[in-house]
Amino acid sequence: MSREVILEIQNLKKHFGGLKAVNDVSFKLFKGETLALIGPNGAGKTTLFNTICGVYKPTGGKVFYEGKEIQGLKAHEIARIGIVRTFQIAHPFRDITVLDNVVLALGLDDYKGLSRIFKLSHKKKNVDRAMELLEKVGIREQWNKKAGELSLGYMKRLGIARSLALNPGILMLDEPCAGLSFDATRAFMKLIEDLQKGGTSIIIIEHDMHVTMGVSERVVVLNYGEKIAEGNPYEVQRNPQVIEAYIGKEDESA
Ligand SMILES: Nc1ncnc2c1ncn2[C@@H]1O[C@H](COP(=O)(O)OP(=O)(O)OP(=O)(O)O)[C@@H](O)[C@H]1O
Repeated sequence: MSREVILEIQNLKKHFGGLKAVNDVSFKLFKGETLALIGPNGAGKTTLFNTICGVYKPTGGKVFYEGKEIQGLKAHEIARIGIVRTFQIAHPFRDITVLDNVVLALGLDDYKGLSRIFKLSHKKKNVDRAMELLEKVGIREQWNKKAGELSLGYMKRLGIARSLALNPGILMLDEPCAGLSFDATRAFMKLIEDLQKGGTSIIIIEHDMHVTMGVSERVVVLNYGEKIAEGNPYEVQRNPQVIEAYIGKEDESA
């Protein structure tokens, strides 16, 4: 059975002057799949994320979301159509409650300009939905705490709840486990698995190989802006070009 493609990247390029930060990268993301983007430092992962999300205008190439060309759209337009990067709204408002942070994000879902965004609407429908999302990410009990009082792990969960409030077709996670303890990382991996079971399509950048290999179905490897490998985690880990790319980088920094 062929799987439905939700995102297709075709020969995407982002150059900064002479620096080819992303060069001719192509890959597909299937509906409900978790795809990891890995590569040594400076490989172009963040630039690729930013180019997909509309933070950067591509130098060339195409991005199709559900079959429609979206390259060149602005970041908020891309978020609105369903590609949500946690980082874009992950920084919660620290002085308001966890619940209010999610209620605010629910307001973003029917984006109608800035005046609407900052209007908290405690309609029962919104509160119920916000509580549901907090439950989903495992921080329901913290609903009445100020966001600024949360641990880093819980703060990241709040970021996911706020992203989910936008009903994303694709969730883009940029190093979600960075800075988390061993236990919090394990718990976060479980959360990603739960999202997968719920059918969320995910692209993840993560330096922790244990996380990458544990949660992703497929891996795309970048090096110097180019895709050097793509496959399941088992194949990619054993790919000589991938091993070389990582070892080569270690040598450079030695
Ligand atoms: N705004 C920018 N202007 C100029 N060069 C940039 C810009 N952003 C990134 N670069 C360069 O593009 C290349 C790719 O950087 P990028 O941050 O995308 O890599 P990365 O794989 O995310 O790295 P890391 O794992 O260290 O976060 C690097 O050489 C970087 O210095």
